[in-house]
Amino acid sequence: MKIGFGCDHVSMTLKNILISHLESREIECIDYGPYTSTSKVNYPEYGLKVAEAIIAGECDRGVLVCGTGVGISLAANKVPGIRAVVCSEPYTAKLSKEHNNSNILSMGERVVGAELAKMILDSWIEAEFEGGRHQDRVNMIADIERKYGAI
Ligand SMILES: O=C(CO)[C@H](O)[C@H](O)[C@H](O)COP(=O)(O)O
Repeated sequence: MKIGFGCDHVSMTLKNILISHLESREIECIDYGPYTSTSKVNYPEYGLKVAEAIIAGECDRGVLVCGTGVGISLAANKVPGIRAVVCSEPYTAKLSKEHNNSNILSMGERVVGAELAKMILDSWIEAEFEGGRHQDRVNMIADIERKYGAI
């Protein structure tokens, strides 16, 4: 499994901790930036980079971090086919994969501590989409994208 990472200028510390955590589990990570937190960046740019990398098949899933996890996930969710979820605890992260087939996990560096963030990430990485009735509902989300000409 290959995981793409993105963040903004307030959340590089957590992004780097999460990359190291997955790499210690021998999971391949691609960092889409930013690579320095010395100047301010705009979170939509990095949400978009990771979202497009998933759609292009460069990575299987994405992890985004900003101050709250909200802005960067909102940006990623504008890309058709992306289902980005903001999570602050492991239960929602797990269910978001099992039931909603989330393909981006987003967290807030100003919201969750590093150890909790690692637990949230692990529960999401280990979860698998259950398909069946859940696939029907995920298809309905794609129908909404189709209705508004996004796909
Ligand atoms: O959480 C975020 C967006 O939902 C962002 O990380 C920050 O809150 C915000 O954009 C930080 O920007 P600032 O110019 O450093 O205040």
